[in-house]
Amino acid sequence: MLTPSYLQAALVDLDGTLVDTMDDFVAVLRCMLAELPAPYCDFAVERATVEPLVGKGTENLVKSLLALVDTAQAAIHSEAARADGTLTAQALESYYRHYQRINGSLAQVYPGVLQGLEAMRARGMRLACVTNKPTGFAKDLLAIKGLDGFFEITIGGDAVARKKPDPMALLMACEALGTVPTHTLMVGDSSNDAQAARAAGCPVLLVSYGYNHGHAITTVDADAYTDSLAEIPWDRWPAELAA
Ligand SMILES: O=C(O)COP(=O)(O)O
Ligand SMILES: [Mg+2]
Repeated sequence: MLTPSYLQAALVDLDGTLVDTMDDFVAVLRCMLAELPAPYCDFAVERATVEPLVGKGTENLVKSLLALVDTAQAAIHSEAARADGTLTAQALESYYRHYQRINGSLAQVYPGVLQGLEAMRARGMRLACVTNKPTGFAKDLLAIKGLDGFFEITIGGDAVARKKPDPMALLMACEALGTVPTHTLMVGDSSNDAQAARAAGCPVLLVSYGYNHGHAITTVDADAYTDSLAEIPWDRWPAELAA
């Protein structure tokens, strides 16, 4: 049986795991689209529009939304709009500018997060935040929400050559913490986190309340699932992980 003492550290994802940032994303993307020419400025963005697009970093989010507008246009007009490099660069500049301003103002720490982090700390686990969000925004958000004190290091999507689902950021965090991947738990909300953990050799726990590109979390291969970080099922880990 895997006992809590077996785990030396946890790498914790940010968006969809610690903080519900969806309303920040929606607000920022609305401001961004408003600054772009038609048809982009006329496109209505809702939570349901954005949820499947979050998790693979900022560039992917912005480009995916522009592509969504292009596809919607193609369905209406024979001559579809096409977001070119100039428009994408303009959109990204606008996105970063508005994110800096809005970051954290509409986001909410999920229930159970504080208790979960406190429990991990009480078990002597070292903690790192490993997110695809840009490092600066991630650090600011953790500080705004009073969570920064839990983490020894924060590694964002811009700190690595390849973001999650690549294992690079997780391996970098393990090295920084001085822990081995097999004794370092990845806690996340999406297939990116699970795939990165598997590739790094980390055990993985997934939360059910996050984004996961709009799919149910139990469709993703993981070692355990939980509805709350306050209820981490320490006693239900697969025995083979303790080998
Ligand atoms: O794509 C994002 O910015 C969110 O990334 P995260 O879920 O890895 O925190
Ligand atoms: Mg996430």
